Amino acid sequence: MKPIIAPSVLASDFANLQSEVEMLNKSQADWLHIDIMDGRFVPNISFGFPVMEAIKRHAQKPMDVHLMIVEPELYIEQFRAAGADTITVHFEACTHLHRTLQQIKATGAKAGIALNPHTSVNLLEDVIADADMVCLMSVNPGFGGQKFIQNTYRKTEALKNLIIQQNSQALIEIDGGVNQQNAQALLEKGADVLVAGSFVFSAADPIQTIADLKSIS
Ligand SMILES: O=C(CO)[C@@H](O)[C@H](O)COP(=O)(O)O
Repeated sequence: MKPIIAPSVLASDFANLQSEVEMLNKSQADWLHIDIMDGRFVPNISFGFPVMEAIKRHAQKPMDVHLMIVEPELYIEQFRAAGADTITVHFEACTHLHRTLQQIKATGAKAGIALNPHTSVNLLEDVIADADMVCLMSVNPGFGGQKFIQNTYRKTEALKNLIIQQNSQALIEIDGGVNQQNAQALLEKGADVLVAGSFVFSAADPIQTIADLKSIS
């Protein structure tokens, strides 16, 4: 199975956002990964609704929105209205995760759960059936360009086993430090979606780099 490739727009040139999105339209990217950071859940602030809406006006592919924010339940409908096709909330940020997943689905978006590197996949046992996707953070969230955490291989395998055990349809997304060196092993462990930011946008030829990631199976 070919992976779903989701370049992270966080690593793009914001001064040329329209041409970056047009480049992604032309490429073999499947989704656009959109990182929302609030300066509270993570020690960084990225961008919000106006920028998301501007991306949406030019994007010809689904928007995969990763909310690194506290109290995400306050903004789900607004993110959907701004163009999100998948909305992923952090396990660590949700007091009522089951309810928040239902809230996301009620908007018509797919519902994802993100786990920080320290959060065990075993904690998903009672909620995996309600998720369309689980995003394993392979760096501590908040910044692009960080080093891939090796324990992600073990977590990917454990999550895949849980998904099989529970007959769940959830996709496994890996986010952070993904590149040509670790992509193959991640897919072998069970990953379905690869998010890549700096690896794509700092490449001399991003379109070719996306094609190279897409060709791994
Ligand atoms: O959510 C995040 C960071 O918090 C990621 O989506 C990064 O933006 C991925 O960037 P690279 O690690 O691939 O540069």
